[in-house]
Amino acid sequence: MVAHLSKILSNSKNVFDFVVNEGNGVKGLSDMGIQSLPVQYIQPLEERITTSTVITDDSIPIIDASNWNDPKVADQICMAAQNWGFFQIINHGVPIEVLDNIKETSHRFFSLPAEEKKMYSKENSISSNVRYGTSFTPEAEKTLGWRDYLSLVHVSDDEAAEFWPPSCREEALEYLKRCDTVIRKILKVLMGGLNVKTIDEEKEDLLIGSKRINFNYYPKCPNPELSVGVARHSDISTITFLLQDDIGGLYVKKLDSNAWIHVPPINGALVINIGDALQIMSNDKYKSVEHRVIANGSKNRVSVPIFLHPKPSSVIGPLQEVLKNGEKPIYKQILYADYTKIFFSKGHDGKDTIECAKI
Ligand SMILES: COc1cc(/C=C/C(=O)SCCNC(=O)CCNC(=O)[C@H](O)C(C)(C)COP(=O)(O)OP(=O)(O)OC[C@H]2O[C@@H](n3cnc4c(N)ncnc43)[C@H](O)[C@@H]2OP(=O)(O)O)ccc1O
Ligand SMILES: O=C(O)CCC(=O)C(=O)O
Ligand SMILES: [Fe+2]
Repeated sequence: MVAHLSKILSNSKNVFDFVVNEGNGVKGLSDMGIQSLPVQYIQPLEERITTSTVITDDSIPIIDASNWNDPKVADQICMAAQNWGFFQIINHGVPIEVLDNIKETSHRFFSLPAEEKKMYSKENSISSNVRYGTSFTPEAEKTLGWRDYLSLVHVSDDEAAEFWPPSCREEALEYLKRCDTVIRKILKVLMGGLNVKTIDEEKEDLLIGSKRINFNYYPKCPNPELSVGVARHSDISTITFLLQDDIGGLYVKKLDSNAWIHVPPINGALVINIGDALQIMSNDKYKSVEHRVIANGSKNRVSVPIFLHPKPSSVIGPLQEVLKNGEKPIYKQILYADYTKIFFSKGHDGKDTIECAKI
């Protein structure tokens, strides 16, 4: 094992082959007991998180949704979307056992042998809606991220039954179903804040026309302070509905500052954030905020985001309802498939993708 690890670490190509091409992921390195971070994972100084860039005297809002009929809940959600782009929601109605079950499912998938996980890699997967991989876009990135992932696009339950990995497909489908009600409630509230009274079929295609569930795995990392799990980015979704475990490591950028704030794990809570698509539709009223993840030095972390998106064939831009008071549009109309393509063709680079949609 030690000799094998030394051989892998002896040059850059061997590390890339082992982690990316052979499908071992960073979990493979971590499981072999790697003691120091390979050079490909060392972030430039300006990308590292330090005590001087993290503030501890502020936090993203925590919203109690016990009573959805209370107008204060809607107010808090809309204010959080405007001022933070992120919030945590508690008493949302998704039972704790459902949350625990999907975290367990994630651990189960990543515990599979590399040969089994590799069946779902970009090169081997028989469906483009199923992808196992590592980092974000390894071939395009200067520095790699300390994260492995399984990404599943939901087209239909039948398609999922055919192509999703058997070790997690039923659980993932069940989880998507159990989250649907709260996702719709949050979107209804957010639309209310933009003067959109009803979510008709056309709006539904714009807001939740496409769904993706990801399983992220951040194995214990030898030098977390030098690396990132997921680099600085904003999501391209309308909203993201994220479950994290109890390890911590998600940091959110405070609006109009260079300060980063930790999102503390709260048992039973879900983290909701606004993505670029909704920032564009709201003409900047709601904010899609940069965030990143730092892996842990002693524990394996999992997270399970559900990304809600416009249909790829949707054309997105500031909504009529937002502009009808004479407000000037900040963004042009753009085909969402084109927006997605730009995002997935490069490494994470903060909020750069949204710039291409500006007038
Ligand atoms: C943050 O907000 C998000 C995030 C997410 C998802 C987060 C994830 O981390 S999921 C994993 C993401 N990584 C990938 O999917 C890897 C994609 N890139 C690559 O594989 C390569 O490294 C590449 C060199 C960057 C591109 O390779 P290339 O051979 O040139 O092209 P293909 O990979 O064959 O792509 C063909 C085609 O599909 C488009 N495309 C690629 N990946 C995706 C994708 N994951 N989703 C949608 N479309 C994708 C690609 O642009 C090409 O388009 P064509 O029209 O030219 O065929 C989710 C949601 C959020 O809000
Ligand atoms: O793991 C997390 O907490 C967040 C992951 C994330 O930002 C993403 O997958 O887009
Ligand atoms: Fe994200």
